Amino acid sequence: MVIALRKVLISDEIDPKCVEVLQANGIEVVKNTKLSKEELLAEIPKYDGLIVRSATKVTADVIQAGSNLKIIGRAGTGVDNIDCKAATERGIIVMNTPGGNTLSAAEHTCTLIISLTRDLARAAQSMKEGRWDRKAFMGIELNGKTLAIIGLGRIGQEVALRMQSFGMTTIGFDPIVSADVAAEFNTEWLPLEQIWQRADFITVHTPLIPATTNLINDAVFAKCKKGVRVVNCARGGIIEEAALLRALESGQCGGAGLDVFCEEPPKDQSLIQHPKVTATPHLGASTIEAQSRVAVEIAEQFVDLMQGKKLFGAINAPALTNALSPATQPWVKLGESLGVLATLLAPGSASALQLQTTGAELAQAGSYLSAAFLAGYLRSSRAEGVILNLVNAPVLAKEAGLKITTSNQAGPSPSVAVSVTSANGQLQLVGSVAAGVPVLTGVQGSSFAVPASLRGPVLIFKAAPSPTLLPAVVESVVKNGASVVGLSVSSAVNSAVYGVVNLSGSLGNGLEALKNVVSSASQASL
Ligand SMILES: NC(=O)c1ccc[n+]([C@@H]2O[C@H](COP(=O)([O-])OP(=O)(O)OC[C@H]3O[C@@H](n4cnc5c(N)ncnc54)[C@H](O)[C@@H]3O)[C@@H](O)[C@H]2O)c1
Ligand SMILES: O=C(O)[C@H](O)COP(=O)(O)O
Repeated sequence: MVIALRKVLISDEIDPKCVEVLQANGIEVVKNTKLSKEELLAEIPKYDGLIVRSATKVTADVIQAGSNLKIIGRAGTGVDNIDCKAATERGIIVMNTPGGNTLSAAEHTCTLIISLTRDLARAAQSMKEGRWDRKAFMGIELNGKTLAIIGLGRIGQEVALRMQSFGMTTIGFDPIVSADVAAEFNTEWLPLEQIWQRADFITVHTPLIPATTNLINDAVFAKCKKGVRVVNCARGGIIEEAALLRALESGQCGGAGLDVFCEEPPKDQSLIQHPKVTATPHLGASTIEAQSRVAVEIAEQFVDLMQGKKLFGAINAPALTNALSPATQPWVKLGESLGVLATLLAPGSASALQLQTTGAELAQAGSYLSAAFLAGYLRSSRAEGVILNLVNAPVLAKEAGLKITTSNQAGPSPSVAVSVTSANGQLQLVGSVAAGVPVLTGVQGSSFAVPASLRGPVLIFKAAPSPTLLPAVVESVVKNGASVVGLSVSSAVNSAVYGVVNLSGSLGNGLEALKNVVSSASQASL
């Protein structure tokens, strides 16, 4: 899958280094951070790539309108402003810059935790208003307090390490990070139910997904120590805003540091105006260092992908990870061609699909070869305007109820065998790559002495072996205005041979005429 990126739109405020890196690599860049939704919909068809932060909402209609879009880049971490499902179904890669703003977000979280202990924002404001009110601002120490960290990923870990230097005990929960890993950064892993009653402070560092939406709600606040302080520097809605307001009003929550909101900018000011809330306008990643890093990283990730060097930061293209090098391209093409041939030779719905690679060279190729096979296999049934590729084929196959199993076996020369089981029986195809060209080496146990090139327009037929077969096929093809560029015939199996004719163009109606000399024939453009 070659990603040609000619023109990229940047629709959010991003460090100028992003533009510099893209332009230095021959990509035309338009930066326009003032587009309305309607303007974005009208503009987007002109672009191969889109780069955003959190302000642009890349909704399904934007993705649908982006008829040339191949990649959406998020200069930052959270991709909740991008409809990743819609992008995946359209075969569009979504990538972020994981880690580029981790330290800034962690530092901002620590700033909010610390500021809550001394009511820093209000104390500073009181001074600006000319007051000297020492009694109103009695604080607490962090030393000896327990910080609960929900989400022990990149930011959660950095927060733990920093807050331990204030003498805090860190406990936390994460469904993926194990207790052993948490212990490596001196954090006690606990199930959520055991966390709430131990925490003096709670900070959340998860993505906003169904499992984390309203994770901290009325029921959770009720289980916490009275006066627990909470920080949300992740995504609005992980701490339920209405429940937080109730807990602040009742005193169950002693203070909240909020950098993110369900609606940004928030129309409802009740939390922001609450005296126990310190709020910032989504500033976690807003440092010179973080912005410079994410801008350069997203641009370099685009360029690396375009140049076929590597794929980093993609969140929806697992099959692409090993498929970028020029050496793998003919194998990807082979997988796709085998998929197209499979639908021609075994039409109808398949109950099982298997793909087996042979040879150590292809040991890691199962995921991209199966995705490529599915892209070919689904080609005839795709919706109008959808181009199948390694990003969307596995997802669309799953949605269609198609499962493919992959395996690898030892063998001296690399090859790919696919088998399609359907109500009509089983079809087996074997292919390989010769001199950089995908070739068919066998069908149904027969083999081609001269492997058949799978490139361009091809005719594939099945016939009873006979000395007059090939002249009759060639005559029929030529009579119908096409010329024969190559011809390979397999050994006989069960009284049948398979043939592949490489054509100079389409056979058109000639296919029907050919069926007088063979038992079945189909054509495809590979
Ligand atoms: N305020 C900002 O400006 C700012 C800046 C950067 C990142 N963020 C946000 O911070 C969050 C964390 O970023 P990160 O880089 O640490 O991500 P990360 O992927 O490294 O870590 C997230 C962790 O959350 C865990 N998780 C998922 N579901 C969970 C659940 N139900 N309960 C507990 N943990 C769960 C994951 O297993 C993962 O370890 C993201 O939402 C990101 O968008 C905000
Ligand atoms: O997820 C992120 O990276 C942060 O929320 C930063 O968002 P921003 O790029 O809009 O500042």
